[in-house]
Amino acid sequence: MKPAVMMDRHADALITRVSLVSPAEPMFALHAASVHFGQPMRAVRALTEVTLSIHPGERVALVGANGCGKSTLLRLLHGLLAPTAGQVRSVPNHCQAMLFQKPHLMRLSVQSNIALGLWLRGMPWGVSRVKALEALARVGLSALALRSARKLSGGQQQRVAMARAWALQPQVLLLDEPTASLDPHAKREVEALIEEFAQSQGGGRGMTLIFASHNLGQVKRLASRVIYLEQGRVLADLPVHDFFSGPLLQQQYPAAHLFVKGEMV
Ligand SMILES: Nc1ncnc2c1ncn2[C@@H]1O[C@H](COP(=O)(O)OP(=O)(O)OP(=O)(O)O)[C@@H](O)[C@H]1O
Repeated sequence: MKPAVMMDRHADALITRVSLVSPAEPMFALHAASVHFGQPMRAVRALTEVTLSIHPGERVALVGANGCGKSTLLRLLHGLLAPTAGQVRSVPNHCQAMLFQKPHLMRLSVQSNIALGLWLRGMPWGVSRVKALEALARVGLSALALRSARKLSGGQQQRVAMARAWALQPQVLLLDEPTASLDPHAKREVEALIEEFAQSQGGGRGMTLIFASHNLGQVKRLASRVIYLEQGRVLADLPVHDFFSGPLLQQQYPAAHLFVKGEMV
């Protein structure tokens, strides 16, 4: 069987293939990229003139208050949105997967949900189902392979979504608040999987991980770099250690410092 249609734009393991540039280039390079929604006169400015580069193997956390543009930036990086102005470039021949806060699973078995992502890329159905089982074993859900995916708990569904991404072996994993709706136990399980995933993929350099989170503990645990957004603009872009160094942030990035203080309360 060959895929007749491309995967839904909002599926959580959509792959984006991108055009060739030099391998020495950053994984992503944004230059004055803006995203505005709606009519020009009354547009919502979700992102305004964002310029940044993300290199292979980096683990980037996007933080900021509700509505500051984190999801929009992730969707822009994943190719789900085009910039209204400016440029977004990305590396050659890599594949990437995105996970959302609420996984988009089909009314199919767990195994078929994972196999579908592979089949849509052209893998024969029988092979896709075998690969799906391997991916399920990686996330410790082999026993649930034949269960209906939509009937699983939130934490289990997120692990299925992780397995679906895992099966694709992406070099870039984008996550939009992947543990936001989970209880502490499920949160820890999914975080551990993200960590394992990040270390095991990416051809020895580790995976490029880009995630939005309101959980600063999680940011400390998973990120190497933190990008702080406010009203669609990048106001701080620092190594994780510097971001959580109180005096430095307070002196040089007062807005980010106030945000961190507020979140820590
Ligand atoms: N499809 C859309 N149409 C119109 N406005 C949108 C759309 N998507 C996002 N926005 C607006 O763009 C701004 C940024 O939204 P975005 O979802 O990127 O923020 P966020 O930082 O991810 O928020 P949260 O932390 O609540 O998830 C918000 O004002 C939002 O209302």
